[in-house]
Amino acid sequence: MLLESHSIKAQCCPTNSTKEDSYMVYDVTSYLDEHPGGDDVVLAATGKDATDDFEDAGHSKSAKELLRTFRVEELDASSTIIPELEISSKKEATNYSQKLMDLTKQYWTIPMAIVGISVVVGFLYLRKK
Ligand code: HEM
Repeated sequence: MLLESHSIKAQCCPTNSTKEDSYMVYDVTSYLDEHPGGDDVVLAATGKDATDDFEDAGHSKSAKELLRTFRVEELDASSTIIPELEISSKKEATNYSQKLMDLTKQYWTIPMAIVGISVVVGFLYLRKK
């Protein structure tokens, strides 16, 4: 099982009894504030296989049923890297350089205006002399 909260994902309970088979991904973002055991324990279980954490807490049958409502996808256990985490870090890198490009495009007029004003002022100053 992978618990996902915002950009963080955690692994937990396999869909069946053998841990090696596949993992379910759960988006628990909306449940963090409501969790009777507090949001900190759920967040601490993110980014890893959270199966044991969930099982060791001795959750009731209704808690397990509730968990099912947060399913978002099934992952093959052979994938060691959580795809969403890879994607989000790539996105951040792209966004950063993209933002820099946008700022450069947006604000190129400011240095140009300063140079232009300086030239005009300098020209007027020289003409006065
Ligand atoms: C999305 C996943 C989770 C769901 C839906 C969930 C749901 C619940 C629910 C409904 C309860 C109330 C008692 C019960 O019915 O069993 C509970 C209690 C508790 N949960 Fe979770 N839980 C989740 C994840 C976790 C994780 C990862 C931990 C980590 C250790 C955890 C630790 C606890 C603890 C310690 C309690 C007992 C709180 C108390 O009695 O004071 N839970 N949880």
